[in-house]
Amino acid sequence: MGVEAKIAPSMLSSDFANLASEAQRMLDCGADWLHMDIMDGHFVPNLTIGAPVIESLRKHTKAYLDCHLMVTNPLDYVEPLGKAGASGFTFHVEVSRDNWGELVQRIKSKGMRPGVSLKPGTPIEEVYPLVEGEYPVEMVLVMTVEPGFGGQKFMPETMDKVRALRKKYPSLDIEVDGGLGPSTIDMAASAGANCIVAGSSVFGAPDSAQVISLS
Ligand SMILES: O=C(CO)[C@H](O)[C@H](O)COP(=O)(O)O
Repeated sequence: MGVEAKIAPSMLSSDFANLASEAQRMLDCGADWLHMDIMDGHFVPNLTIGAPVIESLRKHTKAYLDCHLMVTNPLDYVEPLGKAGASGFTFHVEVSRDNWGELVQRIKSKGMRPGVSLKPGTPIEEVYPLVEGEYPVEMVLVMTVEPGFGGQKFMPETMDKVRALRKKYPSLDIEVDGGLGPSTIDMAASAGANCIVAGSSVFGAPDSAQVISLS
């Protein structure tokens, strides 16, 4: 791979009953960040974790907790997640078209790093104002599967968005999420992604460290 990328194992694929030890195992294997999928059962048809779990995990690790908010009302999560010790707060552009300025300001005021994500069907142009605005996001998360579940097939057509973003913003953090593993990480990195989320390919591998070392 050309550029050195960060790897963030998606804890959605971990054994939630042993979250702290699973997180430590990933860090021991070389993970840079821990990716935390927060789903509300409304924006996506799945329900996962919220601020109480982030707070519990924070007691066990100093790692960067990269929170991806697949929720309809991200504003409601800013204060609780800030208190819980989240590091990154990435919301979806599809539910924040009218209030992203306020959202970004509040995320930053709680000491978190703002990011915006978009679904495979959302045009990339929708995030440009958030990268260039008065209160810019610091990362764009390009979903490479439909959000909601781990273990889906990578959608190569989403790479056009990564390429367009990288061309327009040479120093922006661009994260990709969904179906990333040994056969797709290179494609995403060559397109310009520098933060790779990988769930099932890392947790399902006999040697997680080997998959993590690919990024
Ligand atoms: O955001 C997600 C689902 O909405 C997950 O982070 C993502 O799908 C990772 O899982 P996998 O690598 O198994 O595809």
